[in-house]
Amino acid sequence: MSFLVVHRVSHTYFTKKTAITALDNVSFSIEKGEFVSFLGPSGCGKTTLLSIIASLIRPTEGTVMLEGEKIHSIHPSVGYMLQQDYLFPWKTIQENIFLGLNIMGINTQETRQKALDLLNGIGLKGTEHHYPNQLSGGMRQRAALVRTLATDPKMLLLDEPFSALDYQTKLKLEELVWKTLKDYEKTALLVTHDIGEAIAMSDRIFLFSAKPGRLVRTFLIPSELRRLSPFAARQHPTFSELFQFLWKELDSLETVK
Ligand SMILES: Nc1ncnc2c1ncn2[C@@H]1O[C@H](COP(=O)(O)OP(=O)(O)OP(=O)(O)O)[C@@H](O)[C@H]1O
Repeated sequence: MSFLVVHRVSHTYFTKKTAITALDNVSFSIEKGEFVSFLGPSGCGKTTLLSIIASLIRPTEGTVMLEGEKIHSIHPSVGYMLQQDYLFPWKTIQENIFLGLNIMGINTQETRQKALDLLNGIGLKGTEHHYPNQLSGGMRQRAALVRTLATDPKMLLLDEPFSALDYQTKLKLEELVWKTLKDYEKTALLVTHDIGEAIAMSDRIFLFSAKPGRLVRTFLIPSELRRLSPFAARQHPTFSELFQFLWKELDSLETVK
């Protein structure tokens, strides 16, 4: 049994004037512990798909199954991390990361300590009583990661979490997130526009076409890259070969009308 199964999912947004088919008959399955990236032209439905998996929106057609059970509503096993950190500015970092524990009713001495250990492990020791505006963008995204992991979700949905960061911070954070997710054996789905990021972080890459959004191809990253951390993977000769290949694939999808 696969960890996540997306079966014949289609989604149409109905507005007053028109209907937009964001996703058309998308099916795939993902195994526990896999890291999968969604790549595709703008508007191909990547965020819509992530929102459906997170149960933030209900698909027009199709089903999503997590560990063999149909998902109907927001699931405690699913954590979401976005481009913006959405930390509450009036709460300290510690209060922000304990928030999810309160909401889920699991705010115990043990879960609080685990969250603080995670905060220390991710290089934010000493920031517990700071407010978000006292931290850099990269530090705030790390705090957002800790807040997401604090409730111990089995799967993380990452919607362009590094895209607002400067290049160096982005590379460092890719490394940190990848290592943290591997250490904690989390399954992850990443939406990104960055081909290099997808190759460096993923086990598989799903390529989507736009208008309507369809899953057109899936790529298994060669094992010699999968074994390496994102930074090391970027130095490997296979990385640039794969980059060029995916660049052409993506370009052909963007130019097809
Ligand atoms: N709330 C909405 N109402 C109407 N149309 C929407 C809504 N949200 C998304 N869409 C449309 O659905 C399609 C898919 O959007 P979505 O944001 O999922 O794509 P995406 O691949 O994540 O885009 P990007 O890469 O630009 O972030 C687009 O044509 C978009 O305009």
